[in-house]
Amino acid sequence: MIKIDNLSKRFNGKNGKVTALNDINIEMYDGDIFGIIGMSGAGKSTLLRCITLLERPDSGSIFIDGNDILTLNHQELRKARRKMGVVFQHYNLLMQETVAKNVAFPMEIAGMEKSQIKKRVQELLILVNIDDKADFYPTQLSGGQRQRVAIARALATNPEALLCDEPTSALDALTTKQVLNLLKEINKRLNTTIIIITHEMSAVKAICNKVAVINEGRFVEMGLTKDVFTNPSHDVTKMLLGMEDI
Ligand SMILES: Nc1ncnc2c1ncn2[C@@H]1O[C@H](COP(=O)(O)OP(=O)(O)OP(=O)(O)O)[C@@H](O)[C@H]1O
Repeated sequence: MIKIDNLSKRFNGKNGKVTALNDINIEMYDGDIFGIIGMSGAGKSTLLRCITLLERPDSGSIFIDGNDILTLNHQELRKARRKMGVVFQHYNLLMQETVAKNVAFPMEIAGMEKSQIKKRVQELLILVNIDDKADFYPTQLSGGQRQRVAIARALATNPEALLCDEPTSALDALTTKQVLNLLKEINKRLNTTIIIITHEMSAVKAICNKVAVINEGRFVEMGLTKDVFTNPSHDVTKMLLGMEDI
């Protein structure tokens, strides 16, 4: 379970301080597929970067299975990071390395044994249905195939949560559907909590059981996707759903 309490983050902008996150509170349970939606600049990426500890918040707590990851020392932090897999819009693969090597990479960093890595790479490539391309390089793959590799890599250390930043925004409609189906399948089979930041409402509708709407660094609406989407209460949600003009 991921629980965030009173999280705030400010940046030094050109014209003074920018509040990117303002007293964020949320609980995400094991097995949830949580969509985080909001207009451009609302704070979505900053939130994800704080959860993955790529960004240090100014205040607040992020509990993963009861432990506040913001209070961990360097070594504990490295371990905690392995509990979270991250999937990016542009895949972020090592272009000079094969598919198998890309997936093996986080396990090598974690110091796993070579034979174990080889076995796990094979399992993961089968899971994401790209085992026939183990020796290919990313440049030889389509966008959807690259994202499958990125998902396999993100799952390498058996994370409890998969955090996806616009995972399908660079893909066409059919490939988007396939990648979303894969994420849903992973969630079902491994009970991995999935957090998806997206501007694609159709993606949220397709796989997220819950959704939170962020605006100017604050959550303005949150709940079951079916409830929020059928009966949105905040103007921003209505705007995002195309019910109101911007
Ligand atoms: N490193 C930074 N320095 C200064 N300001 C920043 C920095 N990162 C983010 N911000 C500001 O924080 C606010 C939230 O940005 P963030 O990238 O989290 O929004 P977002 O919802 O992900 O937007 P988008 O959908 O356009 O990617 C914005 O006003 C942004 O300009």
